[in-house]
Parts: sequence; C-alpha cells; structure tokens
Amino acid sequence: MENCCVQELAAGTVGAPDVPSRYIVRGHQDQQLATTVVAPVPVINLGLLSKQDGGAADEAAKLRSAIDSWGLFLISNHGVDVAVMDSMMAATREFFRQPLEEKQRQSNLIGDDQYEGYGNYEGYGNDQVSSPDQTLDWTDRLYLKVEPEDERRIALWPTHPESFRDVLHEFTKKCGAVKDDLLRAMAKLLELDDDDYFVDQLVVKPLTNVRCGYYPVCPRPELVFGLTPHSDGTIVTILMVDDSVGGLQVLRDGVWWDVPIVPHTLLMILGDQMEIMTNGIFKSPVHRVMTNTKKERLSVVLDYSVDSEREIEPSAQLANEKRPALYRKVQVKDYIVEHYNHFSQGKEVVMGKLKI
Ligand SMILES: O=C(O)CCC(=O)C(=O)O
Ligand SMILES: [Fe+2]
Repeated sequence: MENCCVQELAAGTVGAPDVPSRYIVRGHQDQQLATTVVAPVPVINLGLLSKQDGGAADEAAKLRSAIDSWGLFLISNHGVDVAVMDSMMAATREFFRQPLEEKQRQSNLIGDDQYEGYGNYEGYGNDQVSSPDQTLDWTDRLYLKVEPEDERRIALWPTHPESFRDVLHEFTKKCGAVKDDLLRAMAKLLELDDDDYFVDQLVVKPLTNVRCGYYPVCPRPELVFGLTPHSDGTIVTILMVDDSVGGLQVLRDGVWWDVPIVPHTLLMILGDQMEIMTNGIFKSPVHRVMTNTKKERLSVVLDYSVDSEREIEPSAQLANEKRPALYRKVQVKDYIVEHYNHFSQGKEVVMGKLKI
C-alpha cells in the first residue's frame, strides 16, 4: 500500500503537515527557488501551419523558433473538438474521484507480465518502485497503452465513468492526427527529402501510451516533486494540462520557467527519440511538475514512441561530413529501459550515454 496512492496519502496529511520521507527529494536545493516567470512559449496555429500559402511560412518560422528556444510549444486550431477535450478531462477527474477500492480494479500492481525490463507499467497507481531508496513523486496516474490497438489491455480501461473508454479512444484518435501534422511540419523545417520521415517511423507499429495524471495538493510542496525532472523518451509527447492549476516547468539556461496555460490548446514536447533522429538539431527539453498546497492538478499525456523492437539513429540527411553523427544507433527497447532507470534514480538525462 505504501506506494499506492498519493491521493489517499494527501487526504491523510490534512492538519498534519508532513510528507513521508520516501517522497522527500534530497539534493535539490533549488526547489524553493523555482522562478515564477512564465515562459513566453509560442502558440502555433495548426490550421495555418497546414495551409499552402504565405500564412503557413510565418507559422513555420514561429514553430522553428519555439523548438529552438524551448523544445515545446502550444497548439491552437488543432481540430480536436473542445467537447472531446472537456469530456476527456472530466472523465479523468471522475475516475480519480472514485473510492480507492474502485480505482484499484485497474491497479498496476496486479498481474505479473513484465514490460521489457521495467515491470508491468500499465494500470493505476503511484510510481513503480525499482529500488528501496528511490524518491517517489507526488502523483498518481492511470497508464494505458492505446496503440497498437490490438495490444490494448482493455480490462485495465476504466468503466467508470461509463464514457471513459469511448472518450479516450476518440481523444487519442484526434490527437494522433495533430501529431502527424506536426511531425510533417518538423520534417519540412529540416528540409528532409521526405515530409513523412518521422511519421513513417511510427507507421509499421506505433507505440502510444496515455498517462492520466493526478497531482494531489501537498502540504510541503518545497520538499517534493509532482514529477521528477526528466526529458521524455518519446518522439513527441502531446499533453492536455489542467486549465486552472499550473505546475509544469521547463528548464532553460539553468533556470526553471513556468509553462503557460492557455485553455483548449494542446502542448507538444519534443522527446529524446526526436533529438537522436535529428542529430541534436532539435532537442528534448528537461521539465518537471511542482505541486501546491491549494488545488489538485490533472493532466492527460500521450506518449508517441517508435516500436521498441526497432532501432533509431540520426537521419542520414542530418548526419554527414559537415555535421557528424552525435548519437549512436540504439534499439528503442534498450533506450526506454535506460531512460526509466535514470528517471527513477532522479538522474535527469540519459542522452549523454549515447553521444559518440
Ligand atoms: O503532468 C504534466 O503536466 C507533465 C507530465 C510529464 O511531463 C510526463 O508525463 O512526461
Ligand atoms: Fe514529461
């Protein structure tokens, strides 16, 4: 029970302002110093970006600048209906509102199937514990594979609220199209011969996971992380964050910036697989989530990854005599395991190990 679940733990801390030592972060004195400055992250109008006229060029320039400066950006006019977004958020909220026993029907502690070396990650719960001295994050999550569709473990998909499964299916389908449009726009920015270069990496067998995250209020936000600093191990990640509670921060030039909230936009974060494939021209930003004493926070996160059996390496067009390959070829499976081990030990980046 100890690592399941923070929501219960937080409810128990009311009037007793302490957090268990397993959640207390050591060696991160900068925690209280988090800046309150909001990062001026651009909002990319996807409708404009996808047009074949002058407006698209301006939007593409904005996208390039966002990627170079932040490694993440907001997306408006993305084609995911407001109703679908709101339903997805409401279904997530409703799921977490249930009593613990109900949520534990989807527990990630049930079953013994192992996922490529880092355990059975699907289901509901707190962090998977891989070592006794691991610092745990102040968050619970419901983690599900959504693609390939025939690998969905539907028994772990909530039936409360009743709409959950349909809404998740719809939301992920729509976000998938957004992801493809942006991957094409990125290939164009890099002047790759094939606009579908990145999209094709996901065609044979895509790997898409969703993480519905719940960050309870915390009596001592300065001592814990909602989510440990990390870069995403994905090609790209799409997030729908709580539109009333902040907490997501991005590291730039040694300073933590708040990621802005613009209701009904989506947030895209570039992942390590993108950094490898672009030979470091696009970089995956380090980010984290901070908690607060006042209000719970929710997020719905879609991870897009190349199939774990495949290998990735810098694109031949981006690694050449002028710009030698910076990263080695790596099997995605090996990378994900390494990435997870780093993350659970509170180490921020693993990319250095792939440097040539
Ligand atoms: O909850 C959030 O806003 C961020 C989550 C995140 O960074 C992740 O799941 O990789
Ligand atoms: Fe992340």
